[in-house]
Amino acid sequence: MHGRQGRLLQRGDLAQRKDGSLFWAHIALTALHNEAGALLGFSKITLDLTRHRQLEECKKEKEEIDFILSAAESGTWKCHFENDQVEVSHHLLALLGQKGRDPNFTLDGWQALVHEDDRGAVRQRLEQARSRTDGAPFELELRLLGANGASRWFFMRANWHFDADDKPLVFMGVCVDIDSVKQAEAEQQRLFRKLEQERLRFANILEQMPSGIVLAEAPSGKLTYQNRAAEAMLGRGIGAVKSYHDYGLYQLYDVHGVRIKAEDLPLARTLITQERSNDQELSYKRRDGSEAHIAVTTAPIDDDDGVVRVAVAAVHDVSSLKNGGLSAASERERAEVTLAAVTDGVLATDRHGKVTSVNPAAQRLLGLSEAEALGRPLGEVVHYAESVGAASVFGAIGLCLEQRRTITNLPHATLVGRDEQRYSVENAVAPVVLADGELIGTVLVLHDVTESKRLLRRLGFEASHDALTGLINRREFEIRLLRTIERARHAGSADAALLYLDLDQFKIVNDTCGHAAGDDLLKQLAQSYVEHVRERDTLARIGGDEFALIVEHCTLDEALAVADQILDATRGFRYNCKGRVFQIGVSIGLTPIDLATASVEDSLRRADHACCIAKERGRNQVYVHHQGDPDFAQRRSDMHWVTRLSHAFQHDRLLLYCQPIMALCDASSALHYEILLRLKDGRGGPIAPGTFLPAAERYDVIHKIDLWVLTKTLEWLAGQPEHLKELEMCSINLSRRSLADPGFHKVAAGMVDGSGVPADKLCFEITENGAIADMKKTIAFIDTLTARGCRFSLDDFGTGMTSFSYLQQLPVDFIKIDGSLIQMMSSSAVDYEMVRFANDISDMMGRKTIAEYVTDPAISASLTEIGVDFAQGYWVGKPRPLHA
Ligand SMILES: Nc1nc2c(ncn2[C@@H]2O[C@H](COP(=O)(O)OP(=O)(O)OP(=O)(O)O)[C@@H](O)[C@H]2O)c(=O)[nH]1
Repeated sequence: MHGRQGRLLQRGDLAQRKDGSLFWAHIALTALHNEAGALLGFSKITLDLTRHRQLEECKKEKEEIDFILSAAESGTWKCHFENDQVEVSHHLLALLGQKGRDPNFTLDGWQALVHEDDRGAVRQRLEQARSRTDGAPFELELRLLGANGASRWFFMRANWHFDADDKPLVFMGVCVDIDSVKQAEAEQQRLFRKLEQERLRFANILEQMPSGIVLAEAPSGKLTYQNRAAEAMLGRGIGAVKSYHDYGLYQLYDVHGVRIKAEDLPLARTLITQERSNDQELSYKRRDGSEAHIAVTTAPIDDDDGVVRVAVAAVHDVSSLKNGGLSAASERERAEVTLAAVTDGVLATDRHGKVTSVNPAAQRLLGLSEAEALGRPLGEVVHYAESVGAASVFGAIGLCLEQRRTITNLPHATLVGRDEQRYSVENAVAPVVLADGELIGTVLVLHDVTESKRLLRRLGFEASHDALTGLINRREFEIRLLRTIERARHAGSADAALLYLDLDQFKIVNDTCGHAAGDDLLKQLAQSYVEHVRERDTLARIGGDEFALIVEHCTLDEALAVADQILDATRGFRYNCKGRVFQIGVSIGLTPIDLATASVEDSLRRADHACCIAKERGRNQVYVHHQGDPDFAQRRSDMHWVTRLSHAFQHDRLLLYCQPIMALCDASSALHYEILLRLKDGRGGPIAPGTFLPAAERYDVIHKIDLWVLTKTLEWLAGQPEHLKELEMCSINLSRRSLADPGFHKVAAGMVDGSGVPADKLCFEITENGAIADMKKTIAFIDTLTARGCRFSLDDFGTGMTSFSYLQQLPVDFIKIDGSLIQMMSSSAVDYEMVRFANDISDMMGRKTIAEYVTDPAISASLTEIGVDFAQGYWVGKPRPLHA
């Protein structure tokens, strides 16, 4: 058939089978023609395309899945546990950069693709899957290693797949590349950490800030943060502040002291109006009650969207500034008050030397008001008498400006005020430099020393003069005496003399009329002396009633004449007081000042000694000291001993010795001794009393010695009870001064009474001379102590012819025959007879006798022969220390 065919219809569609089921069919209907073109019929071909269609859809689906997996950067893998093989999709290989690699791995090989840190977890999950097919899918984030060894993060999800019969088919999973997510996450973490660090840093900064920072939520006003400074300043936590209505919890006041309402506080205003506030000063009371000042600045903080969610308040403590301001003002005020009060004149100038201020003291000194001085050059305002003074002060100001230094060591100058009044001033200049170093001028200080100079002069006078008489005093006198002595040492210079004047019986005036009268007398007498003294001579009052005079350029006779004049002037002087007229005398010691004069002390001592000799010789006379003067030597020697004795008392250098007294006719050997005094000497042995007692007698030290001996002896005896039992008698010497002193009688009696030593063991030795000096008092003393049991011995008996007559009157128990008779009795018949006579007389009068100076047995034998009762002397026993 060569006919023509024409395709009429061709389509793919769902068709129904005879059994009713549907299938994908391809139906092709073709018209059949003959050669002439006539239609012969139709041909219909139906093809079942279901399988084909399914395959197509499967392919499409796979393509889609591939697309999705690729788009999702994922890949798959399948694990065949039966042979431990893993099949990896090419997508996954591509993601791992291993495109083209064999997708079949052993299980271990597959696990080797896992990052070693994640390998354990994968292995564990796979083992779980191997053992259980009913488990939940495993999901894991893990790192898979790429070709270059670099890892990428994947999300792995895997589970069993089952066939239609629910039989486990394959364990398969999908790996989604989450590396970028992970990196983003890590970056986010990093950023978050950074942010956190920033936040912490910021919080730290806020905490460290000295200003307070307070944050509030908007619009409520709830406080969400305050730093330490804010808490310290405001004194409370923020927990209770839930809205700005609670701001009233802070008791804040405005500058006028009016309490501010919660809504009107700066932070509340900002929250309400969303406007920034400028510094607003507030005050509040601290817990301790003190007032604090704060400056508050607030601002709203809006987010990116322009909505205000937070408001911040910055709080500054301005208390110190405030107080500083106040104190600066008060400092200034204080400085002004001080300047007004200081006695120094203070002028300030600008840099050009124009006066900018003048304090009241300067106004007084200059004699002008501040208004008159302001703006004028300093040189027109301040005037000095001496051009030197002016030059030094104004020169110093120039220097001060130039070198910016204070200059104080300027010479004194005489300031002349407008009224011609003169002041002695000390000047000092100082630069005025501000804190920033700017020099703005100078200050001139005028220290008025007029009064102090006058005082200095007066003090100088007082230091050298006697306030009562106006004469020069001892200090000044000694200076002048030294000059005179030094002059006298130069060969050829004229001689001079020193007169030492001591008024006689001056005490009487004091005692009778009072000290003021005595003063008055001294003044008047000094005045009368001045009249008799040449101007060139130096008269001084050197003690209470003692004067001294240096007579210059004169011979000894001329000096003596001056002394006589003074003597006459004193004799002729009368002092009337309370109706009584006093006439006094003066004793004058005169000593020449010549080449031989050693020193001030030496010449004063000589003159003083000479004066004392004048007194001793009956007062109201002149005694001239001359070289080799025996009286003077004696006096000097006495003074030496007096000084040594006073030193001995102070330094415990007096010693008690005892010398035994032996009974001659009595065989008993009762203990009997005489207490003897010794002065400890640094070099030789102890010094016997004969050396120093005469001086002690002459200068009244003996009284003290007697008391010392009595005290020490009684103390010693009282401390030796055993010795006391054996003791028959202890003799103690008493001087005539003590005998004549009723005061001593009383003291001695009291001491004996209180000593604890039996009075009958004590015998007092009194000298014949002493006893007869004041018989009545001696007898009274003997009676007083005899009544207590004490005994008495009369020492040195037989030397004076009066002895026998007095012996009768003196109620003594023993007679001590003078040693000079005893010593000679062996060789001199007269002395022997004298001793015998003394012994007989004593015997007749019922007195026992003691012979002293018994130095050998012959004397002792003679004494025994005569009938003397006791013997004392080296033959009997030498003196030895009492304490030994
Ligand atoms: N009124 C008065 N008396 C003074 C002053 N200074 C010392 N005296 C007294 O002067 C006396 C000086 O003593 P003495 O020199 O021993 O007294 P005196 O009566 O002069 O005795 P003789 O010198 O031994 O003649 C003492 O009584 C002092 O109290 C004084 O400034 N004014």
